[in-house]
Amino acid sequence: MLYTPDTIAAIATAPGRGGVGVIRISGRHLGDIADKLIGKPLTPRYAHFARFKAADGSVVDEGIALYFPGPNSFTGEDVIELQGHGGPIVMQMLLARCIELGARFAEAGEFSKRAFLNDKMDLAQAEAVADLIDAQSTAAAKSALKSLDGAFSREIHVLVDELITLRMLVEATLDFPEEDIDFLEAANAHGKLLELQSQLQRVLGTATQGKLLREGVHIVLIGQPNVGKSSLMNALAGEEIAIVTAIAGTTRDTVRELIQLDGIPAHIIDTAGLRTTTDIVEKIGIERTWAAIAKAELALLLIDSREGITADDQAILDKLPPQLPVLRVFNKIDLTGDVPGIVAENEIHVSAKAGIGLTELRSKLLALVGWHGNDDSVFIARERHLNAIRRAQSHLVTAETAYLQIEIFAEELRLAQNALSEITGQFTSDDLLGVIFSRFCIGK
Ligand SMILES: Nc1nc2c(c(=O)[nH]1)N(C=O)[C@@H](CNc1ccc(C(=O)N[C@@H](CCC(=O)O)C(=O)O)cc1)CN2
Ligand SMILES: Nc1nc2c(ncn2[C@@H]2O[C@H](COP(=O)(O)OP(=O)(O)OP(=O)(O)O)[C@@H](O)[C@H]2O)c(=O)[nH]1
Repeated sequence: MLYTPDTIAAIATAPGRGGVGVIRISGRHLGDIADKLIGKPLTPRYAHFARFKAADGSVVDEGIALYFPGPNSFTGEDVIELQGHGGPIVMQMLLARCIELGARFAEAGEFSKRAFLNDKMDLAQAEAVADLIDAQSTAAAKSALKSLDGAFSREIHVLVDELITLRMLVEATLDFPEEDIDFLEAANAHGKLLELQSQLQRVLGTATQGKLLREGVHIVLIGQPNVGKSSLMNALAGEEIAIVTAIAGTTRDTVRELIQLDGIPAHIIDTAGLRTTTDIVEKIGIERTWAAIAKAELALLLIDSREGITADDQAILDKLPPQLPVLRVFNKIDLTGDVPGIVAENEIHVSAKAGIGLTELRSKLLALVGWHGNDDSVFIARERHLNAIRRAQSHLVTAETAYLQIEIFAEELRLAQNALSEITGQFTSDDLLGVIFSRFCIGK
């Protein structure tokens, strides 16, 4: 084992009151702690009813104790779990007793980090544990489970193996420079490179879907006062979140709501209507609207169907960031009798109040954010993973252009392999590991 750790302990269950609370302890030799805490040796993987003892022999709590000797445990080290009564004070007392017996407070993500360092799981799997806990929809949880089960890692392993095969071929030719090109041609190195590129593209596609499931999208509702932004927000959310009145300028601050679109967490942001105003509160609201626009991945510009796109709407459109996709939503068609649904590439007719055209709107939103539908094959992924795949892709592009300069070709293949290996953590710096695990919760 590369890693010689001290003993760590943490409350593994959520803070607050619960029927049962769990404390997890992980380290190398937990026999001593078990003796002092429970007063008897623990049979591996056996549920013991036990009284957890304080130093003076009094009882801190009673509960169930489990012992998983390393390496057959979650962390790969010896693990003891204490299942006590799930009150915050009892849990704190029990944890304090573990600390008194020589454990220290675990840092965020430290159990998972140890599982990674002890080869119980790779980095993508450890991240999937955190993503499973943080999942905001059933679809996100299911795809986190896929990654946890190794679906993503296996894809990466296949690609890395193929890269290694290609590298061996290319590096072999470095030893026989006279025959190099012919040799590579005969071995179809170029064809293999193209094949790798198309596989990378496919994995990037799936990972992009996984990132959408994990991180969701930010959709901002903008437009003139009184066009129905708050009504649309409420209609999408299925409840009255934002205040709706006939008074222009009702929404003065940004209002956020998390809704599900086919399992994609969508943060819908209702904003103050954009107009010139002297009202100081409304002015601040409008500034916040622009700040929300800057962070959004998609904007819905609401328009009153009776008026169509006005000069004021055009002025808003002109000020939007050029790369931001904008869907023009013509609202209040119950008053005009316009046909509901998509009318042009970036235009849709709805009535927020009457609930017309909303199904079409939801599908359109999903298409605009790049969601291809949940076919159960999507594994959870993060920006870190997409970034690694893109870097691997760009090394393969350089490799392809440098095909006849074999040293460069070989080097680019090596760099592509390293980039992919960052995903599973076979090639990852300690700093990066620190950043990744520190974002986990305590006790995980
Ligand atoms: N009580 C408890 N429940 C829990 C966890 C835990 O740590 N403790 N988990 C924490 O996330 C999750 C389950 N994950 C786990 C993963 C591996 C092992 C484990 O003991 N693995 C051994 C033995 C495997 C086997 O018997 O097949 C090993 O990998 O060698 C335990 C829990 C969810 N439920
Ligand atoms: N007939 C009809 N009325 C609507 C529709 N959508 C919204 N309204 C009405 O239009 C008025 C303004 O709606 P809001 O949702 O508050 O509009 P807003 O754009 O959020 O307004 P501000 O808060 O001023 O920015 C309310 O009286 C709504 O009931 C619709 O589809 N049809």
